[in-house]
Amino acid sequence: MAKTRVHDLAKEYGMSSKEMLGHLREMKIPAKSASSTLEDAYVSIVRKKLKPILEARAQEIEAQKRAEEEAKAKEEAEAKAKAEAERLEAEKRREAERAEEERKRAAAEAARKKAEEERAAEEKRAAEEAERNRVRDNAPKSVPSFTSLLEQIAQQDKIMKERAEEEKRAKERAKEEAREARSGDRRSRSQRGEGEGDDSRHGRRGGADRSGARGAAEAPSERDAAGRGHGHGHKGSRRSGEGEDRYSRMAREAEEYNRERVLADAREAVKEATEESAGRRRKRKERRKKQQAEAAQEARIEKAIANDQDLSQLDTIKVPQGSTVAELADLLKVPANDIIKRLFLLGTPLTMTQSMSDDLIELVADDLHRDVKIMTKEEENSFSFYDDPKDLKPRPPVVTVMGHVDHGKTSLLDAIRHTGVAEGEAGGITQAIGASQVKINGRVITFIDTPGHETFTAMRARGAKVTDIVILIVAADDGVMPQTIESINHAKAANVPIIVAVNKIDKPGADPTRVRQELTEYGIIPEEWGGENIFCDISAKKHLGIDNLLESVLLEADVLELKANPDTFASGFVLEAKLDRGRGSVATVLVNRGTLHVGDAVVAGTSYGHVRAMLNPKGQNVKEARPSDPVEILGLASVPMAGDEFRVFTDDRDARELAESRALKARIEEQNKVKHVTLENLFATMEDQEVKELNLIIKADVQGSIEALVDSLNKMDQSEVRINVIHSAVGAITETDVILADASNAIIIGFGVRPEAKARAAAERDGVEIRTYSVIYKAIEDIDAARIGMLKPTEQEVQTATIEVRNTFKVPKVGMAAGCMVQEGEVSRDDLCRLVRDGIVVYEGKIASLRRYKDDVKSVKAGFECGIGLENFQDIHIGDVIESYKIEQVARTE
Ligand SMILES: Nc1nc2c(ncn2[C@@H]2O[C@H](COP(=O)(O)OP(=O)(O)OP(=O)(O)O)[C@@H](O)[C@H]2O)c(=O)[nH]1
Repeated sequence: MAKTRVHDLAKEYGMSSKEMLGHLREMKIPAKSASSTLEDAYVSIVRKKLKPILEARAQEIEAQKRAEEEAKAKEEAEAKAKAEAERLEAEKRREAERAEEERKRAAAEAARKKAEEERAAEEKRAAEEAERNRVRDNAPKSVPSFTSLLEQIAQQDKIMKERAEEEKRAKERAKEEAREARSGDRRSRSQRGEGEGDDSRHGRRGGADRSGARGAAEAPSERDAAGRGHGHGHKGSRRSGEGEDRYSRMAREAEEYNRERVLADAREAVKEATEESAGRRRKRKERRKKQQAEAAQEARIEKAIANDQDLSQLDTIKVPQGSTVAELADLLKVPANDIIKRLFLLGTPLTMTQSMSDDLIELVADDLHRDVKIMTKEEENSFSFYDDPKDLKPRPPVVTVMGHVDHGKTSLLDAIRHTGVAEGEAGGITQAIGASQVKINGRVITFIDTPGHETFTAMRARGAKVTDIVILIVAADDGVMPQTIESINHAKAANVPIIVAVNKIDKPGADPTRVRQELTEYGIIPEEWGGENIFCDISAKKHLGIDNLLESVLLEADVLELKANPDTFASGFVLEAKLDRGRGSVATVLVNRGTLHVGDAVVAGTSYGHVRAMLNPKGQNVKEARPSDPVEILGLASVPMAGDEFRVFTDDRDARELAESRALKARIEEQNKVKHVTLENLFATMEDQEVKELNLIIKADVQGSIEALVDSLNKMDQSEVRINVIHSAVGAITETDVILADASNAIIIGFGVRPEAKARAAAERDGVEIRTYSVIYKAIEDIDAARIGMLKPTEQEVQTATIEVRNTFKVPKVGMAAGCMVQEGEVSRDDLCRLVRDGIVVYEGKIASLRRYKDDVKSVKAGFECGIGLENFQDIHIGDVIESYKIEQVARTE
């Protein structure tokens, strides 16, 4: 039976290992440390002795929990009340502010009206004043209003009338005088001489008089002219007076007209300013916003051009998969309520913090007329570049070999690596890095050396599109097998053309035509049969048809017109990465754009560094790598993951910032994941008590081992024990791993790696188990064993003794006791029992006391007499049979 460790027992009792060790010392049970194992017998002693402690602690915990709950409820109620009060207060404040604003607005309006009235009154007053002045001076420069004009005309009229009146009187006086003159001759002659002189004077005057008379006859028009002529008519001659009137009238009219127009314009402007100032402010704001957006867009375009990004995607908003309502609102720059409303209308009401499905994100964005692209985690970390078509140059094709197990993938890659290599050299060829290159007819082909659709699909799932052409290898003696079909599906899903290599044609049972026939069922039809797929018959073992296959690859590549821009900074994908004891982080990368140089600042996933050295597939040091070249790079500070995209940065700071922000994001996600798993566990445990969890942390030397292990784990039966890989990474086991394991009750599996000294100490301290392996199957075997060990044990009743009741007697303080004979087996004081009377069970429970004579004993064997008392049961009869038994837990083997 499995031994129990001190820390497990401590954990079971909710105490620290130290505390448990203290109890063990008290009980004189030998145990040195938290990881010491205890015999079952000791464990049962501990359980017995600690029972009251445990019960007390349980009560304590219960009480504490209750108190905490009460406190929490109280706190919540208080917080609620406080929030409500604050809300009311805020409401009140807002109300008061609104009222104050309203009051201010009304006051401002009143003030404005008053000012306007005052201004109007002032204007009126000023006009009247001006009019009065003009009338007083009788030489006004302008006539401000029609009323004053009428008044003026009336006044002029009056003046003219008075003047006409006076002239009339003067004429009559003159006539009188003439009459008087005609009456005396002498006086009349002498008076004529004077009269002539006078006449010459009067002649002018007479002229004036005549015109004055005519003026009187033409009074209305002259009056009019005089009136409008600002009363200048009385000065100088009548003609010049008339001229002055017309010009001044014209000037006045022009002045008046201009004044009116200026006033009207001003009034219009004031009106517009008061009525539409808000609108204009809005317009101005909008204009400013538009300008800002344009400037931002320009900056983005400039940055995109500097980084060779694809400009066509600039307007698309990138939304991480699983974004919450609040996050989406933030990205789309709309109020979250807008989204919540739309979701409600779509019949899927969500809260701010709930995450949205891809469909929902797209629906909502569409509704808001926004263009979004949902980014998977991998895509988020990827870059999109733009290349001018004129910069593109042909590049070698990148090929992956796929096929069913044992159909010859490895043999084919081997055969290909030996192509074009001189006989003597052949044996010396080693696979230096995770990819190889061959030259045929002066052209290069790149092969990815980790064959199989698993790698292909894993890379593709991470967004790494590295393969241009797939070679599907099918053994001619075996035909289409399950993994052949899987490979076809994966290649088709990735939209990569397939060339079929029919292998093992050297074998006697080989039937290449049958392979062609079978493949037609899956849409793979030979060119010679009118289809699109090239078929090549080969023997990987005998190196037959390999050149032809490679030439076909080049032919297919020509059709694909594979091109890339080599004259820019490099980017591509990580094919494989590992931690090398001597060289540190080593990553095999495939350049798919630009040229990678030694010394370049590179970011790959969350790793960052300068390329210290580069090795080509032959293991030679190189200074640069061009599109479709695979190289091993040294110099990254940490180990990236297979499938990570890498790129070179011209600015070192940019590179470091990106790597750091990605690492931070990854750490946050990791933490959330752990929390998530724990919550899920809790939920699952609550919902279904049958489910148990086995949490694992996997650390390995290469990513491939992690994937293989996880793959095998996924294939295990997890219906009763769920296996959670809560964290996996390439690298040594660190203290952080131990802390994580402790927090999540996990076991650490190291594959090809060892724990650091600090990690070992932490594991010892916290009782975390670290298991290290060098072969995968051993790790899988152990995990499987742990899984079975964790299965809920089956309970089994094991009968310990059959006892006959021969007598009954009363014992003080105990009650009714039975004088018995043990007939079979051995009864223990701890056993459970049932009392059987005439074949019927009348009692089932515990033994309360077991005695021989007057002594309490632990057990009594068959053939001996004993006294037995039953817990809470007195009705014992002579002839009853007591069956004692134990419940044993039996570990399942499956
Ligand atoms: N006769 C003959 N045998 C071959 C040929 N190609 C491969 N084999 C043999 O087939 C077996 C499997 O070949 P591998 O190259 O290991 O096949 P694989 O597809 O890589 O196998 P896995 O890595 O297990 O998926 C080996 O024993 C090879 O020697 C061939 O052209 N002719």
